[in-house]
Amino acid sequence: MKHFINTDEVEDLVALANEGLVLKKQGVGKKPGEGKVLTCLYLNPSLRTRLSTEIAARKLGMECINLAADSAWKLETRSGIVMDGDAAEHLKEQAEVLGRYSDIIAIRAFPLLKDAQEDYHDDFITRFAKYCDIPLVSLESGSLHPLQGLADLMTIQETKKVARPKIVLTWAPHPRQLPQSVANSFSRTIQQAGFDLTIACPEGMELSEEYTGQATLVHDQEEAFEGADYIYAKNWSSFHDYGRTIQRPDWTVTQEKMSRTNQGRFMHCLPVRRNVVVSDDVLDSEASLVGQQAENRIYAAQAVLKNLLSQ
Ligand SMILES: NCCC[C@H](NC(=O)CCC(=O)O)C(=O)O
Ligand SMILES: NC(=O)OP(=O)(O)O
Repeated sequence: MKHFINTDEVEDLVALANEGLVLKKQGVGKKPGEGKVLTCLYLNPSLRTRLSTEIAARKLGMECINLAADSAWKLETRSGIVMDGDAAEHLKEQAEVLGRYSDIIAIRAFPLLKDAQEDYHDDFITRFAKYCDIPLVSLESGSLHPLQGLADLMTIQETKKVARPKIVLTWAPHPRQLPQSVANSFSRTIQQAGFDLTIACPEGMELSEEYTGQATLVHDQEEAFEGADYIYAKNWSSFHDYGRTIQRPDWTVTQEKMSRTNQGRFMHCLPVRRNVVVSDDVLDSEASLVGQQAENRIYAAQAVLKNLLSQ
């Protein structure tokens, strides 16, 4: 793989997840990143992504530089523009310079949630990739969060009790307008690895068909929970009425709903709004895998960086 922007670029995703799990058990060994630089550019806040990616890079022997976009020059991303406004630098120069300073660049750039075409096919990372010929890693783009998807796949591989568990991705309430990226990546990654997926959401909150693939779509959350081995909760804003949010407090994941599952495990990428997305008792129970998911972000990033370093 040249970049890690979309898990479709990965030839064997299950092998990459297994490589991450081996790194978790056995450590890195000889450091393949000695003398190499990873630059991470953050246009949005982060806790897990920033720390796990830096830890992964350091364990591989790399130097990791984190750059917050608001501490660099204000950037122009459009082509052919007369730059007589606030923006002092063009994406073209920024990409070239970061490319000359680094061996791998990683970028977090959330969608603006105004224009689906722009967020899904012409977002910041896609534009950046045009001007930069070194490997790029997405730390969450306009439409995907592939490192999260990979860590979530590793967490399911580590904990599953049956070969074909029932996996449910459920929409959950949230007070803000959020991207579809985590949900898109979970759906895509899980199905790419050969698992079946059920997606539960209120009517009108269906994800893009580009990412739902063969998933079974249901609008009755409690029906979806019946016999489930995994419940992955996430809020997302509407894809079809792009960026619209709805208030449905009856979709909070509760212990009562979890009791319909097959002693199902609870998953969320974090950060999570307690008693909005999921109730305290579920999050604080043995069923919760959220800490393990966050830990696996280190090994997902290690597997990805190691592969890109070997190109
Ligand atoms: N890193 C994974 C989640 C990032 C982002 N969540 C958020 O922005 C939550 C913010 C809040 O709860 O206010 C999202 O949904 O894509
Ligand atoms: N799960 C995740 O990406 O967390 P952060 O937003 O804190 O990086």
